[in-house]
Formats: sequence, C-alpha cells, structure tokens
Amino acid sequence: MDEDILYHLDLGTKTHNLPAMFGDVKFVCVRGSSNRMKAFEDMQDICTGTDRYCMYKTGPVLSINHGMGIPSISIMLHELIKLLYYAKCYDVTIIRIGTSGGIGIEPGSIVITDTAVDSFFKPQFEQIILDTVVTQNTELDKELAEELLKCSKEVPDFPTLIGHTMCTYDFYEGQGRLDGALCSFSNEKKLDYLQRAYKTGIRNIEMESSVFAAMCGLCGLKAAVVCVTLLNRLECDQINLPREVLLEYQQHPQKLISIFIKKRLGRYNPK
Ligand SMILES: O=P(O)(O)O[C@H]1O[C@H](CO)[C@@H](O)[C@H]1O
Ligand SMILES: O=c1cc[nH]c(=O)[nH]1
Repeated sequence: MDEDILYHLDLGTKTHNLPAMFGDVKFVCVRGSSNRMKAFEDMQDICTGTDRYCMYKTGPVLSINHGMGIPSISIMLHELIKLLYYAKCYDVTIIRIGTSGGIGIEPGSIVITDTAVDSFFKPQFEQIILDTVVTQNTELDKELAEELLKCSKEVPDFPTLIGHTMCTYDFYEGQGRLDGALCSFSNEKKLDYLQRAYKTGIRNIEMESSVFAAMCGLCGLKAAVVCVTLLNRLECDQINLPREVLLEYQQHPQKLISIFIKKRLGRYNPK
C-alpha cells in the first residue's frame, strides 16, 4: 500500500515517522483497561486522536490497552503488528498482563499460560475468514514462559505457576457463572465443567489469550500471557474482594514483568 492508516490507533505511515517513533521497541505490554495503564505510566498517550486504545512508550517498552474480548484485542493486534513492521522493530517480546478467574488455585496467584484453550478444552482458536472456519494454533513460547517462571522466584510473596488458560467469548454463562442475567444450568453442572477443566490442566479463565497466542504465533512474535487470578471459580462466581485488594492483586503480574524486563535489559538490582 502507498499509505497505511492504522485507524483505531490514529497513526499512519504517511502522517507519522513510525521508525523514529517506535524503532527501538523491544517489549510490548498489552493490558485490558486504559485506566489500569494510566496508574502505571505517568506519560503522554500516543493515540490521542482516538478513544479506542491508549498507548504509552518508555524507552524500549511500549504499553497499549486492548479492551475486553477477542474482537477488541484482535483489531488492536492487527494494527500493532503492522506498526512494529513499519517501524522495522526486531526481537520484540509481547506480553499480555491481565486478570482472570482461577480454577483450584489461591486468588492472587499468577498463571503463566503455556497454551490457550477454547471452551471445549481444545488448544486452538477458530477464526472465521470469509465463510470458512480456520483453526489456528494457540501454543505460547515455552522458553519465554520458563524464563518468566524463573523471574517469579524474585517475588516470593505470591504463587506463580505455568498452566493452560481457557479463553471464552463471555464472562458470565460462557465462563460457567450462575450470577449473570441469564443462567441455563445448575451449580452441579457448573462444578462438573470446571472440575473437568482443572483435570485437563486449565488453571485460569479469561477472554483474550487464544487470539493473542494465535496471531502472535503466526506473525513470529515471542509472546506470553501472564494473568493474576481474582477468585477461585470452584468456590464462587462474584469478584467480591475489597477494591484495594484487587488493585494490589493487579500489581502482581506487573511486578513480575518489570523484573523480567529489567533482567533482560541488564538493569535488575535485587534489594
Ligand atoms: O486482563 P483483563 O483486561 O482484566 O481481562 C480480563 O477481564 C475481563 C473481564 O472482566 C476480560 O477481558 C478478561 O480477559
Ligand atoms: O473470572 C474472571 C475474572 C477476570 N476475568 C475473567 O475473564 N474472568
């Protein structure tokens, strides 16, 4: 294309010097909410002309939010991956830092995803392209997951483990919750489903990991998904922790990723 307009990021190849703005990026951190990002970055939003996504850059670290669910993160990833290409970035590591519902593990734990699975516990993402269902691979980078697990030893305050992550299209019935506006199954059915999920190695549930793993894999980006669990779904459906505890939990994966990045940059000084 003579010109490519990254519409949802309010950036473009003719209007912005993408290599000058982003050429040094080595780490991309993606998170759901823009407010959560603001809490961490005292920086100017790069995507000022749109309220779809917010983007911040600190040296080689780019942070961008992706909203909720597969369609939202997928649109962001298309434009972000093109941006990295136009900016001539190389050796980029991309990490989704998120929240999730845990299965059979202590709330506040971190799950590093090895493979994202669908609601049938299958390690795949079904993308509909034209009128065809295309099945894509959802395995994440094993070496990166192990490196992150090693970094977690520096933050012993919260348990960290590697496990499968189930990615759903819905927060309520789609995650086996009984507390939505609609509920068409019993508590017994719910528990049976979640226990079967646990037995296959699933340790948490969220809503973006499958398309994230599939797209990053297809585009050759080393990718990881690191999510804190806000509750144990075998015990409850509602997220009823006090706000300050939730905010503290949300910092767990953030702390781990900041140690990982500092180590990679040779700037980590354990106290
Ligand atoms: O990691 P965050 O953005 O919190 O996302 C998780 O929380 C949202 C639901 O509350 C879903 O988008 C799920 O993936
Ligand atoms: O239970 C949960 C918590 C956070 N995000 C989800 O998708 N599910």
